Amino acid sequence: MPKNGGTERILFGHRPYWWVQETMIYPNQSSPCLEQFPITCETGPGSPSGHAMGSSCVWYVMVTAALSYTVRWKDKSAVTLHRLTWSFLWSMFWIIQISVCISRVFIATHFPHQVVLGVFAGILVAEAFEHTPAIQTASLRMYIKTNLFLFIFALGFYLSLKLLDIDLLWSVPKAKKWCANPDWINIDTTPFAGLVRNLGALFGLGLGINSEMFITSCKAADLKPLFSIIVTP
Ligand SMILES: O=P(O)(O)OC[C@H]1O[C@@H](O)[C@H](O)[C@@H](O)[C@@H]1O
Repeated sequence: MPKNGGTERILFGHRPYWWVQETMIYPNQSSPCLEQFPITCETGPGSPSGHAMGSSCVWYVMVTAALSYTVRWKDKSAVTLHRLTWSFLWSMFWIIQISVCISRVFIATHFPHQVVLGVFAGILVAEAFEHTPAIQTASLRMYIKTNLFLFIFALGFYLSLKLLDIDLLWSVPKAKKWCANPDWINIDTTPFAGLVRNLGALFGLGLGINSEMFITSCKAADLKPLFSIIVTP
């Protein structure tokens, strides 16, 4: 088994801009030339797309929450309005997702299946959040404990695999090797930077949910908690 054969399955997915340089499927160096852009050289694994996942997750929460608000309108004209709103919001949702997906594929940082997977993974995460009331009612202390657990688990997992000579950061050297311009390598895109940013977002959610401003705005407007977090300035 090649050295990275296992890790590519744990944190998996080649990105087109390096895959096309390394694959053996094109005979006699006839591999296509993929143009790179200043935002092409992401250093993490490609599957699923983080941008597609983040975008579909946030927009899914906003659209479903807005629709659950309009569904309370009872009279007949309101039903028509609700249908129009439904069509408009879901059309916007898919236009945004398709635009994100096409742009990620266009800049050669993703294969099509990776962005499609990202969109559906984002919707799944949003559904899981909406159907797990504990996420929306947990105390700040619980959020801090969860953050610590996730950080220690990720670090422990990384170090344990390192001892077994499996490198979870296998994608970083590939990005450095095949990026057309070293200035386009952004260290913020490494898996550990992403982990710290995501833990920061989770901590921010805990802070927000437990803030006085959130509690009063959520009650006053009778909004779904997650939607309220997004619209509260
Ligand atoms: O997988 P993509 O679409 O290239 O997105 C990668 C990005 O995904 C985000 O979720 C991470 O927070 C970033 O650190 C990372 O750069």
